[in-house]
Amino acid sequence: MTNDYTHTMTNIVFEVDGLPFEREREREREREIEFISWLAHEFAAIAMKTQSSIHYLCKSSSFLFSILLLIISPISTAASSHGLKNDLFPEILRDEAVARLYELGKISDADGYLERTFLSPASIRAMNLIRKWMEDAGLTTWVDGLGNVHGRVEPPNANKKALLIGSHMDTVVDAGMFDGALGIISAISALKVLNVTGRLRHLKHPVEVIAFSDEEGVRFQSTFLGSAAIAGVLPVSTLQVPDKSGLTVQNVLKENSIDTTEENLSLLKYEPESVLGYVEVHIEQGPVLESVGLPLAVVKGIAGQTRLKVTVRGSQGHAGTVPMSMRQDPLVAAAELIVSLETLCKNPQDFISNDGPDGNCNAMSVKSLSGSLVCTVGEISTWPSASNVIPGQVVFTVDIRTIDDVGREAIIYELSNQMHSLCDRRSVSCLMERKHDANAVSCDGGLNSQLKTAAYAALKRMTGEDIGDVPVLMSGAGHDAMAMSHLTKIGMLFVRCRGGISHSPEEHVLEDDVWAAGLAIQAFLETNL
Ligand SMILES: NC(=O)NC(NC(N)=O)C(=O)[O-]
Ligand SMILES: [Mn+2]
Ligand SMILES: [Mn+2]
Repeated sequence: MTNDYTHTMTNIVFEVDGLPFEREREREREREIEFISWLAHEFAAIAMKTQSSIHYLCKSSSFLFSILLLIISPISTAASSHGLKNDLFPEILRDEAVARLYELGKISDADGYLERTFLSPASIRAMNLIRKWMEDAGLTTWVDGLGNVHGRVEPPNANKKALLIGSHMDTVVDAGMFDGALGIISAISALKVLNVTGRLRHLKHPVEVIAFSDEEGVRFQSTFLGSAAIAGVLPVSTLQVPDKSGLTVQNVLKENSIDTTEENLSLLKYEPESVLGYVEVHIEQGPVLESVGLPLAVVKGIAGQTRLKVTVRGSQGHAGTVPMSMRQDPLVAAAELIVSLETLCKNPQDFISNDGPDGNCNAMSVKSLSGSLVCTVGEISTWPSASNVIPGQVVFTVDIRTIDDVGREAIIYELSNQMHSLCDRRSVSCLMERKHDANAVSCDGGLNSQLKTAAYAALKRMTGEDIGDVPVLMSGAGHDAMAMSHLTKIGMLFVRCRGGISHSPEEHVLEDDVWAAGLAIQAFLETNL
């Protein structure tokens, strides 16, 4: 029985269920035993191999050797009775993967919180580390013209169509360490397991892990820079988009010895016939998996999104001498507009008619809007930003998401109408610019059923029992998979995260869920053997 949770789009924070965290403490105890047992096995192996030289070196070695075995054997018996599941590779898919998540999570441009934006100094350090991990897994690596890090295995006699697996290495500001990173690290770890077990070269298709350079769009506000370039849908004009310091995308690439131009940008595009499909592992960034007590889900589709930049200009003046009735205050106008945006997005049905003029919506769109529309003002800045000056200008961002693209356009149309009438009434000028648009996308049913089967298999191997379900969820968060859907079919695997919290240092994934994600990707890759 498959439960369909696609109606769920909101991030209600659920009380954290203590049970999984109890299991984490149990795992801590198990890991101690595993470590002692590993140590014991290592001692035993060394002792066996060097028994003769031990014998020679310290005459009474048999006495010493038997003391050693007396110490080792009960520990190793206890450990093996603990059912050490060596064929589940916890050392690689859990312990090393978790250690790498923490290591990468410390690479930041900021002191005290995690921030890693497009080709920043921290991003360069992260790129080098990810490349090292890819090579440790037996992959051939390179960095492309948009700063994406690639790791590829080209098995002999393999089919030409490659399976792409990826996620992003950039972060938001004050980010969690799992958003993006988990998808990169679990893919590398799964390939490392195939490598250490000698199966990497027997894959039927080439497999390429891609760590994308910019999914969050924090530095340039346009997102999916890396994945859109590979999918061949990055407008060349993006190279000239400036960041807050005035540096363009092209300048930043050039600063890092990457010479990407309008002329050679198209060389980054992959040909559809060279790609089998794209798969992404990502934290859910929502509360559903935790609320149903399951670690993994597949993704049915990803909500569409638009990012706007709104500039409101008024009459800058002295806070002490301009009468209230004579002010043209852009900050108060912006505040009223932001509250109107919230009212519109909480009750779209009150504003969007089924048969309106341009931007009209059918009843389906209005219904889907009410269930999935979310709007956010995440950034606001004023000029000159002094306490005794009536601002001259205010700039703020608007992030609008819904599963219905027609509905999203209708909301933008309504917001624009409201903005212009409000600004006329307040005698301020308003400008709305579109910085980013991505239509809603559906994941491929075939890829998703393979991911679902792999997730079942992984969880059954981990727990030894049939788990209840691998749910099907909609994603309110955007992903590089949206851009990659222009190139090939896409599939996504979601991993439970504590409280559904993301874009926050409180973001957390259980170690066993990291392990489950790696095992699921390994099982998925093994269908390609
Ligand atoms: N997985 C994400 O956090 N993606 C974020 N980035 C984009 N581009 O959607 C977002 O804001 O949802
Ligand atoms: Mn994110
Ligand atoms: Mn993400």
